[in-house]
Order: sequence, then C-alpha cells, then structure tokens
Amino acid sequence: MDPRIERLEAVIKARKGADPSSSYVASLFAKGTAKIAQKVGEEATETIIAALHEGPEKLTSEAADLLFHLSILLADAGLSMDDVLSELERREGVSGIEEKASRKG
Ligand SMILES: N=c1c2ncn([C@@H]3O[C@H](COP(=O)(O)OP(=O)(O)OP(=O)(O)O)[C@@H](O)[C@H]3O)c2ncn1[C@@H]1O[C@H](COP(=O)(O)O)[C@@H](O)[C@H]1O
Repeated sequence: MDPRIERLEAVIKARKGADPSSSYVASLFAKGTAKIAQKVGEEATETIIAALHEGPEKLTSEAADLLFHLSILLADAGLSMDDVLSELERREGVSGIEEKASRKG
C-alpha cells in the first residue's frame, strides 16, 4: 500500500469520535453516512467537470478531493482502500466482459 494513502487513512481513523468543531473529518463523521455519501457525489461531479472543461491541474485537485472523501466513506463503513485494492487484485486477469457476466450471476 502506498504510504501516503496509509497516512491519510490513519488520520481519518483517528478523527472518528474526535471533536467536530476542530476537525473537518470529525465533523463529517458526526453528520453521518448520508452527508459523507453526498460529498462523494459532489466531488465526483466536480471531477467530471474538471476532466471535461478545466484542465489537468484542476482535475488533479478534484480527483484528490474525491479520493479523500471516498476514503472517509469507506472508513465510515469499516472498510479501507486495502479492501478496494484487494477487490481490484481479484479482478486481475479477468476480462471486463467476463467480470460483467459474473456480476449478473
Ligand atoms: N485532504 C484533506 C482535504 N481535502 C479537502 N478537504 C476539505 O474538504 C472540504 C470540502 O470542500 P468543499 O469545497 O466541498 O467544502 P464546503 O463547501 O465547506 O463543504 P460542505 O459545507 O458541503 O460540507 C473543505 O473544507 C476542504 O478543506 C480536506 N480536509 C482534510 N484533508 C486531510 O485530512 C486531514 C485531517 O483534517 P481535519 O479532520 O480537518 O483535521 C488533514 O490534515 C488533511 O491531510
């Protein structure tokens, strides 16, 4: 795992139950899953707009906001980027077409 992701996830975990008035992450945890999910949606939309109209610098910034908020959403559910990477690893060597078929059951 990239150490930068590990450090971010450690900070996010440490903010669970912290004082919401002194921490943005703690304030999001306090507002609950629906608010965190809403932020992920907003940041995804801003990432799309940046990709289509605003250039690579803005896209990098918005993608960082998206990954940051996604990390909080995962932590809120007791999951981590490691879980997501394991899922991607599981898909390695499986074609996209096969993967789609396996999801349909
Ligand atoms: N990487 C980030 C990071 N990226 C973005 N943001 C904040 O995410 C917020 C979302 O941006 P918006 O423009 O949507 O903000 P907004 O309009 O105030 O949001 P809402 O009113 O909709 O909630 C802003 O307040 C940003 O400052 C971040 N806040 C914190 N971090 C990391 O998280 C760590 C812990 O932060 P605290 O919990 O605040 O100590 C920090 O040290 C950083 O490493």
